[in-house]
Amino acid sequence: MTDFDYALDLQNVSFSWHKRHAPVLKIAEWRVEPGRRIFLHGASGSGKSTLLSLISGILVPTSGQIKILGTDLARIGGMARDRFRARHIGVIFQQFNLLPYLSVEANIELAVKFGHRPILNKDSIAELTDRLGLDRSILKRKASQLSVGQQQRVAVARALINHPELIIADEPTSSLDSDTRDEFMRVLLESAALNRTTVIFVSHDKSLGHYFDQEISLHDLMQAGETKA
Ligand SMILES: Nc1ncnc2c1ncn2[C@@H]1O[C@H](COP(=O)(O)OP(=O)(O)OP(=O)(O)O)[C@@H](O)[C@H]1O
Repeated sequence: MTDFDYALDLQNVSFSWHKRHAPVLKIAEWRVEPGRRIFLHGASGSGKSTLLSLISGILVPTSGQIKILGTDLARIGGMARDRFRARHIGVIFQQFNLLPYLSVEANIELAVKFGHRPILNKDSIAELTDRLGLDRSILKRKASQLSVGQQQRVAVARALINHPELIIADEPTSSLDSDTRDEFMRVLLESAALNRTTVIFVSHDKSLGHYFDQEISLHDLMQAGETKA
């Protein structure tokens, strides 16, 4: 990976779902320094998930440039983008997306396998789950047998196991009550801080904003874009 000053660097980005439709996203410039923790909020349908898909290279912009950790994801092929995501980006979704029929350990090992970081072994999985407050006996249980609170910790473990430089979280707290939600935020952000991981966290719940270095609405991000463009 090349050296980079910004974990995220978006320049003149626009994205439309269909060629003849108006863009759902237009951002003239958005730069995020490594290690920053950003809280992004916005109305339903405003394009937050679309933006996260662009940042993680699941989508590529219709025009403009997105550099993630110094790499322009549109310039590398689809398979290379998948590899890049597995190695450098930890993704946590609302539903946690664990494979229900696999054990907790196998769910995490899958992320290790796709990340191609052979230095990691079962000890590092156990150490990480310890740190996240999960009993080691849970590693052998099927993901489908876990409580929601346990699933969220496993999802954090899976996102962190490859020591990603960037974490992207899309409404990960929406199914949690307020106690487990605060615990989730603590576990996620403390673990991210250990590796100076950049965090981009999307939620409707503005009360979470105080956990972050910066709060920004997608609307403001796009307005700033308009005045700069
Ligand atoms: N696969 C798709 N094909 C076409 N249009 C889509 C697709 N996915 C999303 N959209 C549209 O793009 C716009 C932005 O959707 P997106 O899911 O990014 O919003 P959001 O801010 O994440 O919403 P929410 O907070 O409700 O999850 C919406 O108008 C949506 O209908």
